[in-house]
Amino acid sequence: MSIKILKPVHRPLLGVMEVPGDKSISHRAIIFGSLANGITTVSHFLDGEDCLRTIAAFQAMGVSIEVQGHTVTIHGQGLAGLKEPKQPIYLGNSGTTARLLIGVLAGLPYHFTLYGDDSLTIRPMDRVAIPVSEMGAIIDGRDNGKYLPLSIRGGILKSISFETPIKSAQVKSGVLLAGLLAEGITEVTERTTTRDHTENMLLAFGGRVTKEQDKISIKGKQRLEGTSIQVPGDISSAAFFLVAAAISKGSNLTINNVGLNPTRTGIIDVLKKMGADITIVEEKLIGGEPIGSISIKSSSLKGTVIEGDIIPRMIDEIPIIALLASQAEGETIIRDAEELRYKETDRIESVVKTMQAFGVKIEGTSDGMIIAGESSLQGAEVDSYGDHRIGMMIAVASLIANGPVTLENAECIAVSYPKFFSDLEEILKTSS
Ligand SMILES: O=C(O)C1=C[C@@H](OP(=O)(O)O)[C@@H](O)[C@H](O)C1
Ligand SMILES: C=C(OP(=O)(O)O)C(=O)O
Repeated sequence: MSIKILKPVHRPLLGVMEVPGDKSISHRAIIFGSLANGITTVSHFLDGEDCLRTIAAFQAMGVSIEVQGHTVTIHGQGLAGLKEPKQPIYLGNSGTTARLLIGVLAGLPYHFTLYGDDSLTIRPMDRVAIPVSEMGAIIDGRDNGKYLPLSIRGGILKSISFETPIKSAQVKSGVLLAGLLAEGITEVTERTTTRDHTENMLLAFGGRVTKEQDKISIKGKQRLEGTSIQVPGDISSAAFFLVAAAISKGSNLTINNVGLNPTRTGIIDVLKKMGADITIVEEKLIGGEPIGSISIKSSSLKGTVIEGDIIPRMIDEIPIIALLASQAEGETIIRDAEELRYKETDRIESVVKTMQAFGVKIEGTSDGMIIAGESSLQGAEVDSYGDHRIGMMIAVASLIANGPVTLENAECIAVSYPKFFSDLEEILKTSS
């Protein structure tokens, strides 16, 4: 366990930076590159622990994957290149690896065992296991197949028409991936739009997927061709710096090469609604993904209500938005975010406990939280609870706290942002 003592700096964030590659897109690049025929090159790949787990999973199935810094080369041989792994596959902390992999493995004629760390072991897997079992896979696991460890006997799948009851891109993607390996046309209907990187990337690999209103259709048994993928910077990682700049007086920060996919930009909408001084410049479209720069200056902020369809567009940003809200004028209410309870931690509980330790008046509700604004943050001894997003939120809070902050379990930040502390130090140097 690593403990970090974080001293308040009370300094502006100044200058220009980039953030590491998008986690969701990095996972999918490995998955599609492994299913495709021919070589796939992935640049600006996120070398976070979660994405490395996805690489290891496909390597365990015999796919040749080379990692050189942030460039990954996958020697895809189509489905024929995937073999039965000799050992159980370890998924670490990664919900995305687990849920997407269940969809793929369901369509392969082998037996698999999946397991994860303590956090992943208590996150629900039946949300994907149930629909892909309906398609023909045989899946069992702890507590009647709800949780890891999971055993999967994959094979011939039939298509399905599935309306997802959960606002989850992982569920949608898991079923679409099973649909890619199935006979016939699989349809997934989602009432609330979630991130669409699976759909975009399928097109980039030469596949076909269509969307009509809220129904996504995919034809099974398509042949995918290897390609080059340039991963945009992760807006979910950028969010920590955007909020740090918004709440640190005198800041003027630009983040270049960030993914601006509209299914992910809820954080920008929230910042704008709260009065942040923020400018977005969209520059290019790569692999169906818009990329651009975000500039932000500190400004006065006001509380707001965040609810409804915006929630999946910023689900991973809610911990850092809670901190933002604590610095705004007036109350902020977050609703419709019950999915927070199924993340690396129950993020309603972990955000509330953490903010309370800093002296913020905050109350958890069944599907969100109510945060009082204009809070001055006191120094505190806090724990990430092994949740990377809570760990980074604590680090940002420490910048403006009135005393030192002790962060326990800081190492989990490497799940999505291994260089977080050095990037933060670098951007603070300019103002020292
Ligand atoms: O599909 C993805 O890459 C992700 C979807 C989201 O999860 P849910 O689909 O469970 O909401 C998000 O929280 C996670 O970090 C990444
Ligand atoms: C919820 C997250 O990831 P995952 O579901 O892949 O563990 C996250 O990165 O905040």
